[in-house]
Amino acid sequence: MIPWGAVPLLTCRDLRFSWPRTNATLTIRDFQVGQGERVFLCGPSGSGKSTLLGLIGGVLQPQGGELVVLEQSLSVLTPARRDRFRADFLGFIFQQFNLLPFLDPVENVMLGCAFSPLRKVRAMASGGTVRDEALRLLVALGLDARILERRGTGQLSVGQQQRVAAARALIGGPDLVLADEPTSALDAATRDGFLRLLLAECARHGAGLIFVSHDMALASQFDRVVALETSPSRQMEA
Ligand SMILES: Nc1ncnc2c1ncn2[C@@H]1O[C@H](COP(=O)(O)OP(=O)(O)OP(=O)(O)O)[C@@H](O)[C@H]1O
Repeated sequence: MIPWGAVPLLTCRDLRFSWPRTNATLTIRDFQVGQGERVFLCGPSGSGKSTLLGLIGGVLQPQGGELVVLEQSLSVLTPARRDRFRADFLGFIFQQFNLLPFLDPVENVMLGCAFSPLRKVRAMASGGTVRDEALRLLVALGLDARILERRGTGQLSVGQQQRVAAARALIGGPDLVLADEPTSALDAATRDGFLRLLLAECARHGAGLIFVSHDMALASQFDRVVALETSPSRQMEA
């Protein structure tokens, strides 16, 4: 049951995915996320957490089942429309950040709007200009002005790069943020500060959040914990 409003943000039913040349199948029988809901997704290494985020993000195509985001079935979209849908409504924070090291932090954050006029409009509604909103987010996520003036994002520490990656995912108020182990490289104090700010920014926009982590110390800060399991037959189930 979804206590977060009549229309679920995300519905996965009988979702099936196998990587080529492997006998492991990810099976998601019934997984829903409500609008604005914060879900902590955990499970053993190899249980399929990153794969599930790839499916929800439309980067991977399931071999069966139903995947609906904001009442839109992803399987009926052409690849180009799926890319557009992702750019408009989803924000990704990748494990490896995927930042462009030769751009400065503000330019990296602005990239979050580069493929979506809708996100640009939303960013301007919040910040005045896309650049101002990028700056606001970076400051809200705890980066100070001296760091922002440095040229290459590649010169930043891991924790600082993580904040830039989060700001890029959040700019333009995506409806669903997908975060793949974003705190795994951070020390405990930096991790706690980062999570507090990430949750606050998601709440500010009413964004739902699926946060993948092995760190169960963080689980209590979420509305719900979902664990993927790896059974002896290498079926991965939610
Ligand atoms: N590109 C790929 N090609 C083939 N198999 C893959 C690929 N990526 C992942 N897999 C396989 O899919 C299964 C699930 O991997 P996935 O990365 O989704 O797990 P995970 O739960 O996110 O793991 P971790 O916690 O270690 O990040 C594993 O058996 C993995 O070997």
